[in-house]
Order: sequence, then structure tokens, then C-alpha cells
Amino acid sequence: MSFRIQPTPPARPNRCQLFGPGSRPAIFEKMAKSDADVINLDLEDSVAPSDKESARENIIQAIGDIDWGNKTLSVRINGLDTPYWYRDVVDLLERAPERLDQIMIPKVGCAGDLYAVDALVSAIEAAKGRTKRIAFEVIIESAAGIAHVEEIAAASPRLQAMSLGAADFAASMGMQTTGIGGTQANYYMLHEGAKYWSDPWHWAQTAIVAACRTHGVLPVDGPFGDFSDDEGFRAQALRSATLGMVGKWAIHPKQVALANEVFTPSEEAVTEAREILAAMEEAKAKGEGATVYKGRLVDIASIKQAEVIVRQSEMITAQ
Ligand SMILES: CC(C)(COP(=O)(O)OP(=O)(O)OC[C@H]1O[C@@H](n2cnc3c(N)ncnc32)[C@H](O)[C@@H]1OP(=O)(O)O)[C@@H](O)C(=O)NCCC(=O)NCCSC(=O)C[C@H](O)C(=O)O
Ligand SMILES: [Mg+2]
Repeated sequence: MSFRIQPTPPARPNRCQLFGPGSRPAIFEKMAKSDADVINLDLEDSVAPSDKESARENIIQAIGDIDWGNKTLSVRINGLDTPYWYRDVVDLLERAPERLDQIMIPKVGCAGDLYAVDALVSAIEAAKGRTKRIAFEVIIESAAGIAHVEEIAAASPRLQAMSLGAADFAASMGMQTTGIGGTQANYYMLHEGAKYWSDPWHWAQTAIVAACRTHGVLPVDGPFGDFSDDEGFRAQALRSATLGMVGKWAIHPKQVALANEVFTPSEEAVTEAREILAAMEEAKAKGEGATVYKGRLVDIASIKQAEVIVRQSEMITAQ
């Protein structure tokens, strides 16, 4: 292994990020009462250009007025290619109460994008004497974003999480689909007349996970558009969890429980992980680096695998 130790990502639950348009303040209380770990109030693509200013006002007001409990409270600003983003940052940082935890930056294409927002945020924090340092989450949702994913993951000490935005990503890549995430009917292999569906999001997800894990950032799966398809959501989320992502967005309240279910290690998985740790303790006491658990090899790497599950479970229980 490299002498550089892999950094630990922020120890906060991020199983579900519930989105809601800033132009729809009637749902803010419902979002706050939901079981989502993270709330993303949106100023970007779910808000019409004519509503940008009022949405900003709604959000600033709601950050102070609503009891958000112990959730991570995040606002998605507009993209750096729009005339709105600087005003989003200035107004949020100058006027929103310190309860705001995070700014989400969409359509990030290179490390310089984070540098620009970081410079503005840092200046306003200093000028206004804000004591809480605002965290960043970025969305990888363009060809440039995925091409530069590693430099983006390393770009700012404020960066805590990185999501895949399947809709904009598909558009930027020129993918022939209007679906947001999930199985794509035309993406299959043919073998002896039978179709085997593959996962077109897989490579982008693994690139994001590798970049995030290298730099101590939480990798998150983005939206699943068809909120009437629970099984489709579950299948997508299970694939993401298996690849190392820690959570998924919900674009409708009914997706919150599904995400929490998938990204909370099951009792069975936690019990097995603890048994593996115990088996390895016994092996170590006998001076052995490997042993047999339920008929299969476990060794020192298995300790690290088991610890991932136990840590995740303990963090969720502790909240
Ligand atoms: C998708 C929606 C527009 C659906 O809204 P609605 O028609 O009101 O749904 P329902 O009638 O089924 O609602 C049932 C009850 O739930 C409340 N509700 C609805 N949405 C939310 C929510 N987000 N949070 C909390 N509560 C919610 C309704 O008020 C109903 O309550 P009640 O009457 O008391 O029973 C809507 O869900 C919505 O706007 N979703 C979020 C859209 C959004 O934020 N999109 C941006 C993120 S996705 C994206 O940007 C793509 C990405 O960047 C990429 O590129 O991939
Ligand atoms: Mg998008």
C-alpha cells in the first residue's frame, strides 16, 4: 500500500438527500419532518428563471424559521455558467443564519470551479464573521466533470460529498435516453438470442467512488426519476451501495424510506461483520493472518471490509 493513508470521509449519515424546489415553500416543513439525513433546497433546475429571486428569499427565510433537527442542511446554487450563482452565494452567506451547513455546486467541470466558489465563500465568511465553515457538495453531471473527477475531488478542503447527476450527465454525454437513472432498455448484450442488461451508469459511479475514496469525500448516487417504480429505485440503490456509495437522492418523499433501507446495513450484515472481526481476533491470538469463517477464507483485508459495515451501522445508530 502507498505510504499515503486513505483519508476518512466526514462521519455523518448521508443515506438519503431529499430535494425540494426553493419556489415551493409549502413543502419545506414536510422535508424537515422527513427521515432524510440531508435536505437539499434547490435554487437550480427545479426553479423557473422567473422564480429565482423569490426562491432565494424563501430559502433564506426557511433556514432560520424551520426546525431542521440534526439534518445536514444544504442549498443547491445555480451553475457557474448562469448569471444567478454569485448572487445565490452572496445572499446565502451574507443573510442566511448559521444553521446552513452546505452549498451544493451543480455541473462542476474542473477544479477551478470549486476554487472560484471557495474564494467567494471564504471572503464573505471572513467579512461577516461567520463562525461555521460552509461545506461543499458537488454534482458530477457532465463529460468535463467525469473527465476531471479526481482533480475535482481534491479541489477544496470544504468538499464533503460528490453526487452523480444522471439526467444532465446523460444529456452532456449525448446518451440516447430521457430516463433519469436506472435500467436503459437499449443497453444490453445479446447471447444466444437472450438479452442481458448492463448498467450504463456503472463506470461513472466507480470513477466517482474511486476519486472520493482517494480524497476523503462521500460518494452519493443522484436521482432516480420514476418515483412510481420502487423496485427500480431499490435495484439502482443496491448497485450503488455495493459499489461503495453511501446514499442516494430522493426527488419524492416516497423514495426516502427506500434509500434509508438500502444504505442502512441490515442486522444480518452487521452480525456477520462482527463475527468476522471476532474470528480474526481469534486467528490473530493464534498468530494466524487468515482463517475460515462459514466455509470461506477471511484474512486481514476481511477485517477492513467488516469494519466498513460496522462503522456505517454505528454512525447511524449514534445520530
Ligand atoms: C416530483 C414532484 C413535483 C411531485 O410533487 P407532487 O405532485 O406534489 O407529489 P405528490 O402529490 O405525490 O406529493 C405527495 C405529498 O408529498 C408532498 N411532497 C411532494 N414533494 C415533496 C418533497 N420533495 N419533499 C417533501 N414533501 C413533498 C406533497 O406536498 C404531498 O403532501 P400532502 O399533500 O401533505 O400529502 C415533487 O416531489 C418535487 O418537486 N420533487 C423535487 C424536484 C426537485 O427538487 N428536482 C431537482 C433534483 S433532480 C435534478 O435536478 C436532476 C439532476 O441535477 C440531474 O442532472 O440528474
Ligand atoms: Mg442536473
